Amino acid sequence: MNAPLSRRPTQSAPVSLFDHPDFDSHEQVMHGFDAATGLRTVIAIHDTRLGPALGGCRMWAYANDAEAETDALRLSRGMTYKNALAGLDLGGGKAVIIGDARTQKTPELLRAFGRHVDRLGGRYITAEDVGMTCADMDIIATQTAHVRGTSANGLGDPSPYTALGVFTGIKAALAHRFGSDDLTARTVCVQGLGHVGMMVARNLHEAGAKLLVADIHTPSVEKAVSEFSATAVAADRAHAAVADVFAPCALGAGLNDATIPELGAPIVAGAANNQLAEARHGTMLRERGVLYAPDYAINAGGAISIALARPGGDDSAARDKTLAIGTTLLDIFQRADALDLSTQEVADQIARERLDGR
Ligand SMILES: NC(=O)c1ccc[n+]([C@@H]2O[C@H](COP(=O)([O-])OP(=O)(O)OC[C@H]3O[C@@H](n4cnc5c(N)ncnc54)[C@H](O)[C@@H]3O)[C@@H](O)[C@H]2O)c1
Repeated sequence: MNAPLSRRPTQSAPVSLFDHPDFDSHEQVMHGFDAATGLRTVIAIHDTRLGPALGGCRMWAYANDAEAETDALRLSRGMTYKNALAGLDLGGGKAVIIGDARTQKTPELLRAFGRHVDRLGGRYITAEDVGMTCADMDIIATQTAHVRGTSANGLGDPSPYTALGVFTGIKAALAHRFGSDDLTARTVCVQGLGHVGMMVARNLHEAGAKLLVADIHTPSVEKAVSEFSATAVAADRAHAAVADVFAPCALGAGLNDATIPELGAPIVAGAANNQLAEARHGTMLRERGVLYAPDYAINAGGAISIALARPGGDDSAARDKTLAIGTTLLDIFQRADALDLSTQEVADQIARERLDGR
């Protein structure tokens, strides 16, 4: 038997679930434990009105149980909105496993997790997220049918679909702002050249855009400079680079009180999750005349590919739905102008309308 995961290192003051600041009428929150493997998991089902709750499982070395629960509550709610806005007949859920994926993930632990997922009877469907791989999904699939992204029924890495959605979203934003989605005379600053950002940069380069690129990982910058004739900019100043589009593809909370006044582009459209540090920053962007593509709208391609994967690798449904992100964004931009609301507020509104069956 493998060593159980360590007990929680710190104990924070207990907060009742229903009083938790991130509790948002979640339908069900399950805490799962397995004595043999030391598995500690929180599975949050936010909303199943549109269908079973699909959302990845994240394995992370949370400092304590409260941090894990907070993440599960927030991420599951985000999946409800992302799936609803993407037009998927799926609700929102998320699982977290407390532990270091590099040192504490074992097949026994994954099987124990799979049994917990199975006990939910299909109300929650799990998939890959941070700290998890396709091979892990295969192990979980030995215990439950309620898993996506396995090698038998998956399209592999979701990043190319996320990148395709972001590329499509950038073109929609250009069309709305400038009346043309032609990229040949446009400059895009891509911040973060990881799985998604590098592919977005490649797509943009192939469409004729001039690229500015930034990453804290120098070899990635060198690759983009050499392969896409990109110009490197300092990672901490990418938001201020003068361009037509700023595409954040690294970390969240990059749009905040400090960066928004310094933005060098009239459009922000990128893959990063949770780009707005706070909801009010959506309004701040609008007041400054910056067109913002809401993160969960533009980066839904990966979720779509997981949801619509077909045995045999047929990805036509996933590609079609990912390309529809452009139309969704144009609708958001137009409604935001008509109602004088932030694009984030409009995206939330459209998702809620679908959830409420309106
Ligand atoms: N992979 C997907 O399909 C997917 C789907 C939806 C959303 N997202 C979001 O998109 C973003 C990128 O995802 P990914 O899978 O490409 O991640 P990744 O870890 O492969 O890439 C992130 C890149 O950002 C760089 N980076 C980190 N901090 C930086 C900084 N301060 N300045 C500049 N660069 C920095 C890293 O060096 C890395 O190259 C994340 O926010 C992720 O949550 C990804």
